[in-house]
Amino acid sequence: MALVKLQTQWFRNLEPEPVRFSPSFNLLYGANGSGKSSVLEAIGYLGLGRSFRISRHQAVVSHGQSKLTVFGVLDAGLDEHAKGDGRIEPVEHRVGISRDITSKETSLRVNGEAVRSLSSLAKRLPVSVIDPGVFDIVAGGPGKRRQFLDWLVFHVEPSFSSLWQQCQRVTSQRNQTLRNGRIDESLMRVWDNQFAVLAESLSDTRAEVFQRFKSAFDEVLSELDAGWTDGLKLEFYPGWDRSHSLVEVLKNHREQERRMGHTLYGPNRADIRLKLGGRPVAETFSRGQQKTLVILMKIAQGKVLSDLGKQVTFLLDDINAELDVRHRIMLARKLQELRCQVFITSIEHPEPDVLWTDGQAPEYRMFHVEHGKLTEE
Ligand SMILES: Nc1ncnc2c1ncn2[C@@H]1O[C@H](COP(=O)(O)OP(=O)(O)OP(=O)(O)O)[C@@H](O)[C@H]1O
Repeated sequence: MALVKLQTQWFRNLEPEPVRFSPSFNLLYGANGSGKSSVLEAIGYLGLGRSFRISRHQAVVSHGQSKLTVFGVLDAGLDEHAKGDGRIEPVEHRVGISRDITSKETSLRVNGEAVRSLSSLAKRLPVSVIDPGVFDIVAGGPGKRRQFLDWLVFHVEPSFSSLWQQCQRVTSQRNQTLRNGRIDESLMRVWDNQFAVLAESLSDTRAEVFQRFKSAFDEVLSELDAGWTDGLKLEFYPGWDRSHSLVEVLKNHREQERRMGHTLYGPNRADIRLKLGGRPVAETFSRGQQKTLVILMKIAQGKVLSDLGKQVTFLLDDINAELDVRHRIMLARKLQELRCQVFITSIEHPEPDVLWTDGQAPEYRMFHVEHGKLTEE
């Protein structure tokens, strides 16, 4: 789906007037501190339930206020084609999120009705952020890559979130028992059996989606035809050696886990391993190559969802500093091909023709951002 209307209240410095966006490209420009990233952050808030810039909700609420609201209208657009069960979905969905920092309560609404689970909102607006921090997916620890994969798994299979939550709960109960030091072996076996059932199922789902992702990635890579990616290997590591049952692995490493005080094998240790000539790419690739690789991985995610008739909303925050013109053009074209919705921020007045030199410009809207207010040009 595409976000065609946004309205915020007490969200950083943003003005409360509603803004209408294009379901295709939206270019936002303005001086430092004008509010460009805050607009993207507000859109991200609807699709992720939190800020992609900071973990404290408090920082996002306008100074002196205690509650923020973000409201959006989503255009079902492409998603209509994905329906095969005869149900008629409304053409537009209205989604809203409010966060009260005093009571720490979050309320969510979809089409006028209160909903409890964030996934009801998130599944309608797959938001993918490309900002300077995104390169951690390659350079950072496995947690970042797990998050990257799980975002896709959730959008392919929304029921994944409940499986993931159950698995998290059992993992933290196991961790508590391990931290206690005195382990009751019979109790531990009960945890292990429960944990293994959830873990195997979760890993099967991840592995299946990873295969789709890998095919899409290989396709994107072959179109790019860049020598430096030759021999690049992406592998899914489920978190333990799956030629053995997880129960067996846990039993064999009981002493090690007891010493460390937490679960060392299972989906909580999963990773996407990125290697070239047997070495992690974070050790081999230049920063520019790592950035391009992450972008290609993000495009591949977009492709997997686009093949399922789901439209991704890409938030490209401040990427001019990160990518050269050639790569910016490549990215813009790919996103256009996939019919994604795109928001791009820049400090300078954008020159959209630079991105589409062959005259194949998509529909776009351009906004000037000043003191938290968006004015369409
Ligand atoms: N909680 C808040 N309440 C009110 N204003 C805030 C809050 N948090 C940040 N601001 C202000 O909001 C403005 C917008 O910040 P934002 O990061 O969106 O700007 P930007 O246009 O993306 O800037 P840059 O080009 O420097 O990245 C800044 O002036 C900032 O000081």
